[in-house]
Amino acid sequence: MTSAELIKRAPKALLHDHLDGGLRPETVVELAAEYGYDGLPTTDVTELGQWFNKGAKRNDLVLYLETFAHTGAVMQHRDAIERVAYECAQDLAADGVVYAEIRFAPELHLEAGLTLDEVVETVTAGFRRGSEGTDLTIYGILSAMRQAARSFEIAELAIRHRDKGVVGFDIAGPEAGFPPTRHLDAFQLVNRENFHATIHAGEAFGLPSIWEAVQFCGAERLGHGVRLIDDITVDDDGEATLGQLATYIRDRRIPLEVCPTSNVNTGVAPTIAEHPIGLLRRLRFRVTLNTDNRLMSDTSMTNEMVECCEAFGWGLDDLQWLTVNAVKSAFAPFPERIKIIDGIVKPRYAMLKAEQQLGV
Ligand SMILES: O=c1[nH]cnc2c1ncn2[C@@H]1O[C@H](CO)[C@@H](O)[C@H]1O
Ligand SMILES: [Zn+2]
Repeated sequence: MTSAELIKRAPKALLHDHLDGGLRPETVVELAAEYGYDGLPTTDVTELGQWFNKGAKRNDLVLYLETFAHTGAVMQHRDAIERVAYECAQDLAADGVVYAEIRFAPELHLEAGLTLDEVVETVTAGFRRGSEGTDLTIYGILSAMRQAARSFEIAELAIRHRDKGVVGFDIAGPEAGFPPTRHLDAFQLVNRENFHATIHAGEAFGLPSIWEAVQFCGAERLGHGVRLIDDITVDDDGEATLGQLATYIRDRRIPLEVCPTSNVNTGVAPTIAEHPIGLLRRLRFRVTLNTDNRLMSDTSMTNEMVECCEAFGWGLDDLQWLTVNAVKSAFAPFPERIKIIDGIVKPRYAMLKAEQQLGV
């Protein structure tokens, strides 16, 4: 059994985490006071943390997304946004994360007069300050809200900030009713510019969303993607048969940014033990493990790893496999990925495995 203490020290890579879903509860309270936001349900830090988590655990993505109104409300000013980004980097580094891509939607941070470019500059500055002197490499991904109509502009914004801390483009928000092809022009721009895109698909909606994301929009990775199991049948002997889409995604090694706790919150799976990640890992899809929203889902990379080890009997080998998968699938340039895998991930897992064998 791999202990939580050992897992905490293991190197981790995180490809799917929302900046406005990862604030410290105390920061939400402090920023609300500082900027005069009086809409919080409580200003007691413990109660507020619990309130966000209760709001998340309602078995529905649209309900899950409701409480982001409060974190968005306190992230409208430069100093507030910089602080949130700084703390995000610090919290991830303290959790053993060595590589992270954190996404945010610039269009949600304009209420006090910041421009889209200023929002991006502020977040990336916070990431730089927060990761300084740590082992963490951290980048931004820009999400456009799929129910809105600014995706082309956000794709242009992301491309403008490539090589300045932004490595990709995404669409987020309610999935049902807002298919990826609604934003086809944005994805075509990203592809034309040789830039990177991931798409939230196969979370609250099924195969058509995944199919459009990959085959029409050219997504390199899938945010969640777990509804792929609708294209997989498993017989009584555990023998799996894959449909054409699942086959394609496994053959092409398309990375899945799987977020187990968030999916249990939104009702995709009743428990972690019943979550598709177990099957997807067994079938050797390119699975990565992620937090999605550390505040709302009350989680961390360490917690996701501990939960999966408990549910599926995974150990350090599995955690290393997930971590290497994630760094391989990163949007950072190839030489950087190699450096992180060979220079940090592999040697540290080797050390931890030796420690575990010795029982120290
Ligand atoms: O799991 C998710 N699925 C879809 N959208 C999400 C998820 N988590 C957060 N957001 C949405 O992304 C925005 C930018 O970060 C958040 O404000 C939230 O509305
Ligand atoms: Zn997400």
